[in-house]
Amino acid sequence: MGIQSPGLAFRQALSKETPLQIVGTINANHALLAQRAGFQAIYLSGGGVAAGSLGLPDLGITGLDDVLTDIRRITDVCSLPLLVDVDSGFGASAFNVARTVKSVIKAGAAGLHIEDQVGAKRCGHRPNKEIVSTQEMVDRIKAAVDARTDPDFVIMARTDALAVEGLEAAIERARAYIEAGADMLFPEAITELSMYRQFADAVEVPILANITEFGATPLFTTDELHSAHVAMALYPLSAFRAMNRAAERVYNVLRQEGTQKGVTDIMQTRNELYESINYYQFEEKLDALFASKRGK
Ligand SMILES: C[C@](O)(C(=O)O)[C@H](CC(=O)O)C(=O)O
Ligand SMILES: [Mg+2]
Repeated sequence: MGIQSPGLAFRQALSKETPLQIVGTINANHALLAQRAGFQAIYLSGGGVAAGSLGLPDLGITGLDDVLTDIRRITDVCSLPLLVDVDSGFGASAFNVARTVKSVIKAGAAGLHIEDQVGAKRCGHRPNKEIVSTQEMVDRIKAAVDARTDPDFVIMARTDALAVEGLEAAIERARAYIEAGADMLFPEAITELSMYRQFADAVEVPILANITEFGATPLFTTDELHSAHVAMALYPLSAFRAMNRAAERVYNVLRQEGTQKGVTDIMQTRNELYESINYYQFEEKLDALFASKRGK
């Protein structure tokens, strides 16, 4: 950990931008691209680890180690504070949640969100979600807060209750989760802008809006979210979806036309890639360090 903890960096970013745009970075390369684009905080999506790293659906199949590997790769090269999706905590007991929190902090993340779905979870924007009792989720949060080795590390409670129990019940749950010690709230699969305001009025903590494409939530703009008292705007898989479409196009064109000439315009150039991963700086260092070996 540097002079300032990632958790503190996340909280500082939050105080500088409203809503704070948090962008999903599927891997270390994308984290560097997001940093270049000027984002102040980044995100590791659970659905992204499942689909991107493992080629699996977002159904609670991934494990803690899968997520830790991706966190470490990102935090090793990118200094932006990273918010991590830990699904329902990777295990039913308080000890499982504690282990998840400690490991995620150690891997260099700034915060996590933990949700009230059952272990065999679903994507928040799919039908037939099942949630645990309020008490069980409160226990998860207490275990997470208690396990925190850095007081600035962010514990965010996500509730999937809106789609299952309705708005009033979801707000009641939100109150209980914040009472249990959660620092921030992620009301999932929100369908109307005004609902964010209702959550924000009910709990005095920062609210996150998940602006994910092709789901239950309209693509509200940052201005709209600002007017609804939203503190954070999350774009978990936007670049991932675009990247997949581009890859698909390149594969199809190569296969059909026998050449990539028709799609080089959608490719990042060699120079651009090298700029984004600091290739030239590494090369300069290499030249300086090993000059003697080449007789310079
Ligand atoms: C935020 C989310 O939990 C994720 O894993 O990125 C997903 C995003 C998505 O599937 O679009 C979710 O909202 O459940
Ligand atoms: Mg998820």
